[in-house]
Amino acid sequence: MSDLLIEHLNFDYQGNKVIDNLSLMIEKNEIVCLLGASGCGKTTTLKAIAGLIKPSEGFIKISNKTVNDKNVFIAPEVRNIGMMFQDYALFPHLTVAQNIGYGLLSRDKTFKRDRISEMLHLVKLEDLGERYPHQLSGGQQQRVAIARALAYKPSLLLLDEPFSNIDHQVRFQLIEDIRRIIKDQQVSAIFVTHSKDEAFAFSDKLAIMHQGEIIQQDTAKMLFHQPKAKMVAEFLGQGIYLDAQYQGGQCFKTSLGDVISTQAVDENKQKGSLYVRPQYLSLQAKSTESSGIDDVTILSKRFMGTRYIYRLKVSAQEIEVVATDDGLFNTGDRVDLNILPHPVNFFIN
Ligand SMILES: Nc1ncnc2c1ncn2[C@@H]1O[C@H](COP(=O)(O)OP(=O)(O)OP(=O)(O)O)[C@@H](O)[C@H]1O
Repeated sequence: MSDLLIEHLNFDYQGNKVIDNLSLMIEKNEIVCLLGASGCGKTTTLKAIAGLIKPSEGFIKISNKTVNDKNVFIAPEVRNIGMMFQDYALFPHLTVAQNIGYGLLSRDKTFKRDRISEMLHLVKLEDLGERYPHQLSGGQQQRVAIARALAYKPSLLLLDEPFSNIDHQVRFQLIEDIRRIIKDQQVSAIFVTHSKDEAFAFSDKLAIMHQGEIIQQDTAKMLFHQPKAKMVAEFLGQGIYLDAQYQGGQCFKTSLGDVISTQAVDENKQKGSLYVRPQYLSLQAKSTESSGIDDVTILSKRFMGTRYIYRLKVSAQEIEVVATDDGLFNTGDRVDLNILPHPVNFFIN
């Protein structure tokens, strides 16, 4: 069963299309990340879900309740949505406990007291209930924000760049903690970020967004192994394109030699290009009998303590490849590049 269903959503700002026939589904207790370049429409999508803007067209259902359709527009305050943003947005004149209890104003005193203490325990801030927001660290403020967003048991949680103001050193611990808290409370969540690392650490699935559309929604592993579009493959990490011809079985012929796929291939796709990621490239000393016909040159080399990073030029493309030892390679060297068997990404041109 889905906790959020969006179909054919459209929205424009003064004639400028920002959401373009967007569809998205979030299963019960699932955390989905909207990932995409700046300006692709992520925040606008969250605003449409929250009811802060009115879409020109589209269907939105939250936990079995239609909140947007042709003749339906449910007001934001009755959509039962919790929200958390990058700037914490805590009330500065209220204590931590009062901030957490803010959405429970209509509930009786005992319920409110118990729920605040339950939430303080959940976010491990039991001793800080009487402090004011300015007396907390950024990470502690975000814990209060999540406690406040969850206190009234929302059907859906919206998180817009909640970790971007948090120091890098503590960010991933906080991501792990907040993910645990959300899972513990069995709430579905939709999370917006620019950062792939945050998206991988925090969410169950990623929805890759481009120019107001969801291009593909799946687990990070599936998106890596079976991207439906070049844009998805490129967005998830660097690689080089090689012209390729399908040879039968699991084999493709490229200008750097034959490439073997470790996953099933579509035999109907014959000619196109492979997108090869750096972890599948291995550097070799130039051999006179090398089968590769593409020219590969080392542009630069960086020592990183435990590894070396070589920046390579492969015909007209550039890519960085990691090697664990110094090898014999120096800037300007021409080398061979072997492609290890891997789950290939093959696109018809
Ligand atoms: N109030 C507004 N009036 C007009 N255009 C707007 C308004 N808000 C956003 N836009 C435009 O809509 C597009 C989508 O904006 P949105 O904030 O949804 O993108 P985003 O993917 O969240 O970007 P970022 O990652 O930079 O926050 C952008 O081109 C933006 O300039």
